[in-house]
Amino acid sequence: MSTEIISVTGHRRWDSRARPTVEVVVRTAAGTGRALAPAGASTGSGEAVDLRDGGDAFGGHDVTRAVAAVNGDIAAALTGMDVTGQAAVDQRLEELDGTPGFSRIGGNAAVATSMAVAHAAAAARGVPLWRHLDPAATRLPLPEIQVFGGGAHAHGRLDIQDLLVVPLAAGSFAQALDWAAEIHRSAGRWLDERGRLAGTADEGGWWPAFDSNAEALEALVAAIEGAGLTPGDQVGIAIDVAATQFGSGGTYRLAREGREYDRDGWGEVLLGWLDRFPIVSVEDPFAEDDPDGMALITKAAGDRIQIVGDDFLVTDAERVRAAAARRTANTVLIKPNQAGTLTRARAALDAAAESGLGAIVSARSGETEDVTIVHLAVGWGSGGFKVGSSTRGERTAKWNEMLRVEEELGTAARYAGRAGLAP
Ligand SMILES: C=C(OP(=O)(O)O)C(=O)O
Ligand SMILES: [Mg+2]
Repeated sequence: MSTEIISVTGHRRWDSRARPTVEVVVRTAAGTGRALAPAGASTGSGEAVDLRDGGDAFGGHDVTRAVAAVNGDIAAALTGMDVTGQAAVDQRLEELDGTPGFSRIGGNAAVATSMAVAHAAAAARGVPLWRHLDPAATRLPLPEIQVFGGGAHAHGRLDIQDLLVVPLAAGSFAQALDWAAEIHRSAGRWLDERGRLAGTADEGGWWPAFDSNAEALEALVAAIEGAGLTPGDQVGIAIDVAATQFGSGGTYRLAREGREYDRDGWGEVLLGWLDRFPIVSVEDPFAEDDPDGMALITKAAGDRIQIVGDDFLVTDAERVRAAAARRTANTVLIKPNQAGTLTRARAALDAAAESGLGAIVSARSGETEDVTIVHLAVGWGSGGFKVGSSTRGERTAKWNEMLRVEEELGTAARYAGRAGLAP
């Protein structure tokens, strides 16, 4: 049966922050694909730009223009193309848009279309997307799972944005999730007993009333121990500092702690945490405009822990190559909607592999039930997978899909564990 595109339709749906988002359905005679665009809150300035309506509806976050772009220009340009030619489809999207960041047709419209095309190709072959991407894939990535949310995901209640656990010594992805869920529960108890539980943050981690970032790290260690696990040996800590949110021009202003640091001073704070806590991964420790800061910490600690570029690298192959050359990170976070198409996201991941950098496929803070990133992490063989916590369905959608992949692989499944970490 034919894998030529018969129709591309755009639809207005909802994301986990109660904002409209774009769903795209791509139909061929051989199979149909469907995907939803996620959305970030702490975005890097180099990301593909979502097309939003402006005006008052949902604070200017409505997507009727992006949906119209799918039903109009995108459908006209892609109808008749072959869904098995992902690169050609993505190239057509780039040509149609004509801007570096998809500002005309919308990064949200572009990424949902690109992902839906991949799903349609997999459906046409009658295999799950991960198997379509790599029939020989057997590795399940090492997850980092949020326990406390802060920064832009919890109204600045904590300066740093994510505190996550990394189940290094679990025997399978299923056991990694068991551990993460126990730690999450234990952390909730810890907060509750101290009157510090303020709710749930955007990615399902607790929204805590901490007085300082170090206190949050102490609480996470206590929560790991409270779950009967050993911090460091069994479970490491990852943090996403998301420093672009509170730093620029080499100055870092921590509103919660009421302190200000220059680049070197902030570096000392971070290196002090690395000495005190079993941290195995630090994301965006310095702001996106501060490659000197990123170089400073990569030099000091990049041979023993992951230094991850998110806002700093925005899933861009050129930036990944530059980071490798300058040693400003040793790992790239891969978010397809930062790139705008799967081909561009894949190019960033390939650039990382060619330059000896690690890669972590990541969810966004605004998510849906879409599970494409699970399939990308397995089918593209990323070492890591960053995902939110067990209290929210758009996050457990990813947990449960990864469990389905692990079960389908059966005895062939290999959980990456500590080997999923760079370096
Ligand atoms: C997932 C993240 O948050 P957002 O989607 O808001 O960028 C992140 O910063 O890594
Ligand atoms: Mg980040």
